[in-house]
Amino acid sequence: AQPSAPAPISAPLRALEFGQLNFLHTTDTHGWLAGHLEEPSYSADWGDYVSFATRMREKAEAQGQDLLVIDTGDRVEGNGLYDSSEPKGIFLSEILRHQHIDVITSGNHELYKQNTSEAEFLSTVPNFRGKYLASNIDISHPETNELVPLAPRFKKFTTKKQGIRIVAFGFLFDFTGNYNNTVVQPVEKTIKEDWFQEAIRDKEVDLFLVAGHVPAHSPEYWAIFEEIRRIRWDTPIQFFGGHEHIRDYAKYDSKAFALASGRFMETIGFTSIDGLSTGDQSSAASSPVFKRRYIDNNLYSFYHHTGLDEESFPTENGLNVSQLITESRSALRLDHVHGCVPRTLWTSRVPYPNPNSVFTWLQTRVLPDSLKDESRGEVPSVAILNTGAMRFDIFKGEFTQDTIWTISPFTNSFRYVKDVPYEKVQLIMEVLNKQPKVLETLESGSKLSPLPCPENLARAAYFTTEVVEEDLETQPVYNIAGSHQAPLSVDRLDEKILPGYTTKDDAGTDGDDTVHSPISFYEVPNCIQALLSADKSGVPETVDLIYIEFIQPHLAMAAKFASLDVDFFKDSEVYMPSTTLTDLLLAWVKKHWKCE
Ligand SMILES: O=c1ccn([C@@H]2O[C@H](COP(=O)(O)O)[C@@H](O)[C@H]2O)c(=O)[nH]1
Repeated sequence: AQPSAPAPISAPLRALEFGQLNFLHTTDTHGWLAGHLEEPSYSADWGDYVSFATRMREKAEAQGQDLLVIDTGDRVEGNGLYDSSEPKGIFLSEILRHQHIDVITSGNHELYKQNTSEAEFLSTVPNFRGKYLASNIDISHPETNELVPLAPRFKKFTTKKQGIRIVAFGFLFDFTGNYNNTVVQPVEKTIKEDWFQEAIRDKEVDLFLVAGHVPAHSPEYWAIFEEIRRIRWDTPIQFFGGHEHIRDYAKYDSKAFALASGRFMETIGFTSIDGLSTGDQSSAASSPVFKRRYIDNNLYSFYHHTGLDEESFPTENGLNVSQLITESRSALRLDHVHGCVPRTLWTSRVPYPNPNSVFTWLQTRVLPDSLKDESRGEVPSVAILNTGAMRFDIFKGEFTQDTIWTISPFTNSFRYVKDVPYEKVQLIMEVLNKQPKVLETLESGSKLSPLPCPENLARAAYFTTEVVEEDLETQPVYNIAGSHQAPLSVDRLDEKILPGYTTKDDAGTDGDDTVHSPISFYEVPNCIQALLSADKSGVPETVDLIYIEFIQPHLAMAAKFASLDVDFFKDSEVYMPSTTLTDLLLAWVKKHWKCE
């Protein structure tokens, strides 16, 4: 772990059940390879994970079993270790490559910008040659401009110990927000292509492995499942997914399951399968048995599951990677303090509006204090921001160079349209805050990206509907002061149960390795608005409508519903040139949250 990381807190743990074939899985790490430096539950770093994967492989192989390591994308954007360097990602790419990954795929974040996808093509794909799969992504070659596959479409391989024959694919969900140097072909179309049809007709296969940046429960995975089942009615299928930032497990049939392993290096997913046929030996079991666990990313869990300790657990490679992370953080000055946060602000752990909500803070303080374009003088305005623009909670204490990227990694700036009737703005807000279905599909047929953060959409079934009184005073219960002294060696069931993930999935409620008490999640709106007006006494007739540029296509659609005759693409102008939301936030923190 990183030198400043809090030690994990001992907790009751559920065991991992190994099988013939075992997997470790990460997804949506978004640059958090240093782990969480303020949360003991997730304080292990990528170096610890390198050691963990090695020790788990040694353990499996000593039992004659196999272990494979999977990553399903969105490795970039969301942490200083990625976003703070120039060019972005040069440190991260060097750290990432030290993990032995067997199958790796791209997420949507690898494709938002031209330089990100080109870095993927020129660095990550070669660093993981033979492992990186891109079943439905092409890229315009940076030198020849020719459209080529980002990586091989699929691969076939045989596991080392058991001789399990695997055909593996690497998909991305039907993403349409990519820059125009890449092409993401819809999954439903890709699976009709000859190469896919041939691959699933291969009779010498014991397992289909579908890795992808695709939600575990999704139409895309359902389509792949049905297509394979049309040809291979009982070959086991293991899916690995992501994108929704949640822990999830989906049962497609008794021989096909999908695991999603959360976000931001909070979770290492584990699955195992027993009862597979191996090579030409058919299995004695009538049906394979699939198991799953969501491991909290900390050393207490890692030691427990490997049966090792502080002395015997780390590998030389793992320690070197941790050291490389420390050096990279130091070169990027990620511990540099910009201000001191007076109290914790939450994205979804408190209801909105609330004094402890990030969105209330933005609405009442940051946007009114910061959005001012000198060229517009005292003209009243309304600013609209999508809640998905804020990615993480802000913990009480030091606000560092790392914090700014964890909360606001996107490089969007602001645009505005003059003289919009205030009542139309309110209608637009109503439309924007309706369920996503209203604004899902453009006339062109392409889909709009959701406005809230992905976990907010995916957790809809688990929202806390009645306000829990304690949440109004919520403090960061999992970064408890004094946790550094918590004993590591104890493993008793009467230990204090700490708040954390309590996942419900298709296999039940026993998936989390660590037994936690539940945390509340409250629904937040798709967008918030702030009225910026010198005259606080009444509502203005017309306003400048200022908005974060990410929501421009959504606004264009909403304007039609609100019968507002504005072409947002043609009639809008840049507001506060060269200023991003990240710049505004940082300037506000420096000015208002000075350390005593
Ligand atoms: O420029 C941007 C890009 C994305 N968002 C928000 O993020 C989600 C997508 O998040 P994933 O990590 O890919 O799941 C998108 O739906 C937006 O809510 C943004 O606000 N600005």
